[in-house]
Amino acid sequence: MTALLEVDGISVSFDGFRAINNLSFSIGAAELRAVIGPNGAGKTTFMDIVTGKTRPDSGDVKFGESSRSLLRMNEAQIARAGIGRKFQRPTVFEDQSVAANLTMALKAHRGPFAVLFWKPSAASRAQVAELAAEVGLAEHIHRKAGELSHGQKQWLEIGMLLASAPRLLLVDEPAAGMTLAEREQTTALLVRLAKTRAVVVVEHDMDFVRRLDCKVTVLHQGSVLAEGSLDHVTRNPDVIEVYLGR
Ligand SMILES: Nc1ncnc2c1ncn2[C@@H]1O[C@H](COP(=O)(O)OP(=O)(O)OP(=O)(O)O)[C@@H](O)[C@H]1O
Repeated sequence: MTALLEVDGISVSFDGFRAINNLSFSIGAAELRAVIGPNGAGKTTFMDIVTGKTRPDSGDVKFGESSRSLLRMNEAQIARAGIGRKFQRPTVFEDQSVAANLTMALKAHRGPFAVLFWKPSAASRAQVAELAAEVGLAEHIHRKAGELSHGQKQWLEIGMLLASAPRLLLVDEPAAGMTLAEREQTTALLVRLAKTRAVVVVEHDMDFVRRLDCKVTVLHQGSVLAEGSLDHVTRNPDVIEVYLGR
């Protein structure tokens, strides 16, 4: 499997505290990966580094076939290069319809001039319908985003991210606050999305991670403690000690 993202020996300290400590791992081009670890393990900092929000003190992060270093790019350039990030809380425009939210995301992807000269076309309407269908909101396309359930809002935001056709999607605790049925649909959505792109899910909920049925990377003190199937990592005595046995 060729790597799409390669994190190569990165470290970062905040006021002398090493939040990320010589962290290395890679993600394949069409792979679903769960990243777990106790509080303070470095999961958020890892995502901040990949998206350009935080600069590591050392190491490199390479992306794509040509192994471009993300460290020479700013946040906007990294997003344009194909990395999308879904934060924990949904940030959709509540007063706007599902279709309008998705349309805005498509416009934003096309850049400032597209926003100025945008005219709704049959092609863009078809694209919006396709995005809505992809995230399971086809029947809700004309509803206001504010009327959607928490889970549906999360899916809408994923749809908005998909408008910019990311090759890597970083998703922070998608299951938080969802009903069981929503969790099941979210699992199916993430599994489906990872067939054609890389999806990295940071998650605390072990039941949810089990349902994802994918390779798991366990972080601890800013490094990889264990990697493999959930069964494999949860049998690891180090993992049991630092994380699961607490
Ligand atoms: N900007 C910052 N300034 C100072 N310390 C920071 C900063 N960002 C993160 N840290 C520290 O770095 C460590 C790693 O934090 P991080 O948020 O990446 O962990 P996490 O695995 O995402 O934890 P959680 O599961 O609680 O979200 C923590 O000890 C945190 O307090």
